[in-house]
Amino acid sequence: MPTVKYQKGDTVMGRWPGSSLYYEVKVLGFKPRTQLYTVIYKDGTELELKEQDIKSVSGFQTRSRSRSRSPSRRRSRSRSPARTTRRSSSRTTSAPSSRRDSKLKDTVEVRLSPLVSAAAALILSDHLIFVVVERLIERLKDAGKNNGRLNLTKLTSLVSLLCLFLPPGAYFWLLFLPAWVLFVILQVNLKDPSLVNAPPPLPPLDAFWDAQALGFVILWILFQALLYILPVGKLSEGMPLRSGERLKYRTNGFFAIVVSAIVAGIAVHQGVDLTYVHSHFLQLATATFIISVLLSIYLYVRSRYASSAELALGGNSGNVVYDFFKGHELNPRIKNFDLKFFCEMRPGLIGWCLINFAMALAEMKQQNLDAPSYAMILVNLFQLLYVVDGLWNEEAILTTMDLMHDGFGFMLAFGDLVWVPFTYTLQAYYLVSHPNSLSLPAVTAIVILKLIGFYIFRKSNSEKNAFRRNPSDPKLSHLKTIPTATGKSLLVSGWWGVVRHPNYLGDLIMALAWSLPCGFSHLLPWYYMIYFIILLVHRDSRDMSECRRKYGSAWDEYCRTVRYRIIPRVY
Ligand SMILES: NC(=O)C1=CN([C@@H]2O[C@H](COP(=O)(O)OP(=O)(O)OC[C@H]3O[C@@H](n4cnc5c(N)ncnc54)[C@H](OP(=O)(O)O)[C@@H]3O)[C@@H](O)[C@H]2O)C=CC1
Ligand SMILES: CC(C)=CCC[C@@H](C)[C@H]1CC=C2C3=C(CC[C@@]21C)[C@@]1(C)CC[C@H](O)C(C)(C)[C@@H]1CC3
Repeated sequence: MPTVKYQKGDTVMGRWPGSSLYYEVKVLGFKPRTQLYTVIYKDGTELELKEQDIKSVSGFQTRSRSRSRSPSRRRSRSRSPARTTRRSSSRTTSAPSSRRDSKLKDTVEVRLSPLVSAAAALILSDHLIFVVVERLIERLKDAGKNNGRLNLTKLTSLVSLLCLFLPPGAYFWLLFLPAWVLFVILQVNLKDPSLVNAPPPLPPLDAFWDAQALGFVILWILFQALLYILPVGKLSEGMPLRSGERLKYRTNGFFAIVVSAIVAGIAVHQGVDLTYVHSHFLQLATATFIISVLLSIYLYVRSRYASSAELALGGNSGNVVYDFFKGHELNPRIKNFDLKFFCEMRPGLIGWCLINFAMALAEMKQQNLDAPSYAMILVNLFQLLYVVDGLWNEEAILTTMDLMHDGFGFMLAFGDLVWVPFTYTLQAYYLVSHPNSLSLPAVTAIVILKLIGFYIFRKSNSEKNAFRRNPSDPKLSHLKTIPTATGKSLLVSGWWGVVRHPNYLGDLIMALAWSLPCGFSHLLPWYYMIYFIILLVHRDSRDMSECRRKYGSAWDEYCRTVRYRIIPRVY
């Protein structure tokens, strides 16, 4: 038998695949056939490593100190295993501590899967190309180290240069997302709109611009900001940050929508013509887009001056475009004014309802109706319920991925301010000029579907939120849980025992109920449903990787117990 350097039970330093980071691992065994060691990280993650990726604990520190000063080495030193281990003993036992590491882990998984799924992952995962290039650079460095024949500096520069011409997903999304909004806005005005049609001819440039529209958008955002800062409503605590600190948020969203509704009602009563929103939709969207870009630039610049404790784990690649897109600072605030929370919950979300209302008025005007159609009423009420519920339970947003983990950059700024109000309103916009009559039984069936979706969505979100806020809440004592090495537990019964994302299931059922009133003549009103499936499947896989990284074997156990992700027995 060939000599095996490390024995079962040995504690050694294992390299995290694709990176130059080493963590303390325990050897579980060696497979002579593949010449790989099976090791387990402190968070329970099991991996197979080559002998060259393992070092003894004693020899490790001397060698790591003599590392080169290249940026990647600098990065690896600042997050050295020693530091990670020290940090983990105080708070968590998780081994690889950064988001970047989880990206690397994803990359390894993608490499092992067939080409087709890699391509699908490429479309869905905006950071993938970036990570692949990073890995390639690491590989080339390793290759150079091993045979000494490659000129590493030249190769590294070559690949970095290639990176400029093979832009990461962020470049694509930066251009695609605004272009898509423009495409659907232009489509919805056509007599026969279609998602698969070639884009209609672009209107002249001056058709995009209207100073008054910009003025209205600015007024709207300022009005919402004013409502947000008023000392009305509860001050809620966010989840603990890495520093242990908990930020406070003014959760008065319900108050804000009620005041906004009263003001809109008074304005209409006073003769303000809200159908302006319908006739100037493109100009309003352009104005909001400009504001979202300016905001993103501000966010990017200020993130350069933020301390490392204030940064999100992603969005710090060093690539300006990628970081601008992903967002770097976790909770950018001006004094107590939380920009991410405000943008996610106020101008866009409440604006969505205002636009829907304006579309109902536009429908009555355009089709000479005394009251909006059933279809328009359903779309308005369903989406109003969704938004009002979100604002009523505003505190629950503090335990979602966006608030807890994601940096605030162009993706969310654009998503919150432009994407939500100008694409989530397409069903109402569509109905203005594409009437769809509904029978009473059809109305009843759609209402029942919406209520089922809403029930699943609300109950599951509230269950998780209550559990995360107080795991020993007596109302939840009947639920089964799995402890994890981080000290947090995972629910394995109740809603979170049915599928791994019951809240997504409820949300998808509701999305179906929003599209049905528009009928089947065109694909455009089904756009939200299609987009939402892609968004939630992507979010689910992002969350899976993140939770596997955080919870290790406990997460695997959860996945073994709860086998389906979103739809029981299907997916
Ligand atoms: N309309 C729209 O455009 C959109 C709506 N949404 C909706 O927003 C809501 C929030 O979604 P999102 O932020 O994506 O994700 P979730 O609210 O589902 O949050 C996921 C987190 O929940 C925790 N978790 C996962 N499984 C368990 C478990 N078994 N027990 C306890 N905690 C668990 C984990 O965080 P940890 O363990 O760290 O607490 C995980 O990271 C959803 O209802 C979604 O449908 C989302 C996106 C867009
Ligand atoms: C394509 C693109 C630009 C994506 C950005 C995604 C954002 C539009 C969404 C990410 C998570 C969101 C949530 C809501 C709105 C859409 C965004 C911002 C949400 C506020 C809608 C109302 C719900 O009740 C909610 C509070 C649960 C929800 C939270 C997540």
